[in-house]
Amino acid sequence: MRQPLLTTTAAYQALQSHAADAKDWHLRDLFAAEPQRFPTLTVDAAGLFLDYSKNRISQRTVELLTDLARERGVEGQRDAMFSGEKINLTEQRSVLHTALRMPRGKQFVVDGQDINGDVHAVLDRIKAFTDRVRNGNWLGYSGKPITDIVNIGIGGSDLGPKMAVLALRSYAHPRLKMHFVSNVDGHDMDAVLTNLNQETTLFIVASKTFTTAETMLNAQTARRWFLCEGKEEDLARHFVAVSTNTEAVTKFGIDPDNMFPFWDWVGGRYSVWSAIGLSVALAVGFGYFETFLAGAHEMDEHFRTAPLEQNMPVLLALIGFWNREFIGASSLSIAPYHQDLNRFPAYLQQLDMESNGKRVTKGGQPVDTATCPVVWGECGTNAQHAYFQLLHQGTDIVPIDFIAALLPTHDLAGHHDALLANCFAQSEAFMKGKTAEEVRAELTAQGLPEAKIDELVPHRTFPGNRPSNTILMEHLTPATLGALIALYEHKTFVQGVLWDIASFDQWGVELGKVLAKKIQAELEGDVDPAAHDSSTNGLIVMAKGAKIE
Ligand SMILES: O=P(O)(O)OC[C@H]1O[C@](O)(CO)[C@@H](O)[C@@H]1O
Repeated sequence: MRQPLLTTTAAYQALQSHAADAKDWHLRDLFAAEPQRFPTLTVDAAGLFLDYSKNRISQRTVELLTDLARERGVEGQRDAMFSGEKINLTEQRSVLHTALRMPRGKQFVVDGQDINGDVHAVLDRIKAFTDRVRNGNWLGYSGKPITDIVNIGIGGSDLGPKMAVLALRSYAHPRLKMHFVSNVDGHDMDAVLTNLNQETTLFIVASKTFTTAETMLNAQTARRWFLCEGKEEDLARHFVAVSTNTEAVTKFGIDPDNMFPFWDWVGGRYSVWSAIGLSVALAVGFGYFETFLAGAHEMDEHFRTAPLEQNMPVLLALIGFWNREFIGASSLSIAPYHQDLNRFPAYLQQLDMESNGKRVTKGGQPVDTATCPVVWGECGTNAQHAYFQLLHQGTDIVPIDFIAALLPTHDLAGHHDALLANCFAQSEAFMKGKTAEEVRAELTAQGLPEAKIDELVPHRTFPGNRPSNTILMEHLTPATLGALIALYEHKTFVQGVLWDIASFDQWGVELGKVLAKKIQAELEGDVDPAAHDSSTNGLIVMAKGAKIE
């Protein structure tokens, strides 16, 4: 159904006039006036806890935002996604990453195909294969067990598995070292291959399409490197593939028996739950991989059934929408206070920005409001010593998602309280700030002369009133990681519905790919390029010149 432009809807207009009233609110005052703000503006689901009280909102704001969600049809579109309707309109595909984490035996037929059966048949193959590699029964060509696994993939075929393997580091197999090569830059492959031995290395070539230029080049390089020691007939023990494209995998020389399939109804950035997660299952074992899927499924069930007002992904989406539309925040910073979630901000960049970085509606009209903010971030406390200065005192409002585990997975004394203290202190500081009066009183107590105090006060004042969410879990486990990823997947989905944009395609990455092919031919050939603009021509000439010198 064609949606009206956002600003023309009654719910958006109600939010606009509410936002005008809310313009001068300060979080400090909201907290002072509402002692019950924390219990009111928090929610639990699937082992996660979300505190969204440190946003410039009232309960009325939440009501108006949920009105908008209803008016935009979030519930109907959510149900359409779960039931396998072809909601990816520009590619005429279903969007069924949620089916990848459905328990066995939940009959689910789409277009006459038993999807649950297909998913679990591949999971069974993943179990058999990962058990063999982990037990040391899958041997390399010289009879030694595998020690190193290299996942070759990019975008969704890299970011999810790499992030999850790092996040679940404390569950990892002691013999297996995991490596990830994604970049077409040979330095990436070079850095990994330098320390590896052909006899004990297993490559996973992970690509939904099996046509992605970077992955194909890296896979060819890995194959050449392998054949420096191994023989053609040994390739099957050292190369497996994950793809939807059997024909291209076979053409590459990988035995279809060593291919783990998935389906076109799984978007690349939503594919860590599919066989693309093979490296995760190898690292942590199939049992924990299943728990990872179960954690995500628990979040799916919550998202599918909880009323919008108590629905964690919906609330996270609505708060983000409010900050983007009415607080004017053009970026969102992700701050995991957990070193093992180091790659989570990079993972979310693709999830959110490749999904919702769009400027036309599903019907093809230009949108009439801002859409996806720029997503970026870094682990706390490192981020505090790098760019938090700007977040506290800069001219832009940058909302922050703090993510932390209440308990660590290490037993090093003294660290975890220090970590959590910093996490909570930062969200408090962003919320409260420090007034000129407070700064003046502090400096006066230090006995500074009046003139010095006047000079320092503006520099040492913090405006505060900077919004943040805090997401907590007890431990970072396969289940809570699964739930956390699913939380952000559904948040992204809901925001796409609010903006009425096509969240499941990514046409914006195509133009650069086409131009790169052309320029690569020019760099490799001996024709001087003249067909580009003067800058691009000049850069190509410089690169060719450097090769000759
Ligand atoms: O898995 P593939 O087909 O190699 O694609 C890798 C990535 O490339 C993209 O298509 C973008 O170019 C992503 O959406 C995808 O995750």
